[in-house]
Amino acid sequence: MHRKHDDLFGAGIDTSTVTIEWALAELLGHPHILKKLQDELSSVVGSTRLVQESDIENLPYLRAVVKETMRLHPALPLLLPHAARQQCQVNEYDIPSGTQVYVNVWAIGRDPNAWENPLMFYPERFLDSKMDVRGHHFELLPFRSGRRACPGLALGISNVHLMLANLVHVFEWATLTDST
Ligand code: HEM
Repeated sequence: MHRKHDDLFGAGIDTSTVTIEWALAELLGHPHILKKLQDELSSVVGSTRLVQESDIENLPYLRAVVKETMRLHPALPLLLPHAARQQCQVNEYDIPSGTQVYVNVWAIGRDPNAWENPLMFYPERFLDSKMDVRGHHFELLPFRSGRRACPGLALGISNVHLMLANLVHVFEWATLTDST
């Protein structure tokens, strides 16, 4: 039982914190995006309270910032390794039974065939798009897809939304070089 708890905490905490850290790093590197997010939070949440889970559905720019972070900086860039249970073919590649297989979602998130200006941090690309991170869109698979997708997806994504929103809403953020 302890082992299971360790696995759950390990799987849930590191993945969420690393995603929030990358989001903050990107926001600090793109002050106009940080400002746009702060403006959304001010207008939807106001200045007298913390962000609540029920606010998230009214914060499309926040959700777009999180998707864009997960596209460029997936917490598990190669997902977890799996083994082919039987011999199969993927495109022109023969995969023998027992082969250990990785999915490089880091590279997929930066593939110029799938994304316009792939290296640009540009949350707006998700504003008029139905693309989500739940495994239906193979260009964006931070939680994998199908039967072995992350079982903590719903908790993970709401943790990231809520913590990032409150960190941005409550604190002033600046880099060390900003203050020198
Ligand atoms: C931003 C947050 C999270 C991200 C990006 C994430 C991503 C992933 C990914 C990519 C996998 C591997 C799927 C595979 O390749 O087989 C995985 C597995 C897993 N995740 Fe998450 N996860 C997050 C949060 C959580 C949370 C909050 C929990 C639990 C409370 C959790 C529990 C697990 C467990 C138990 C597995 C292993 C499932 C298995 O053995 O098939 N994750 N996660």
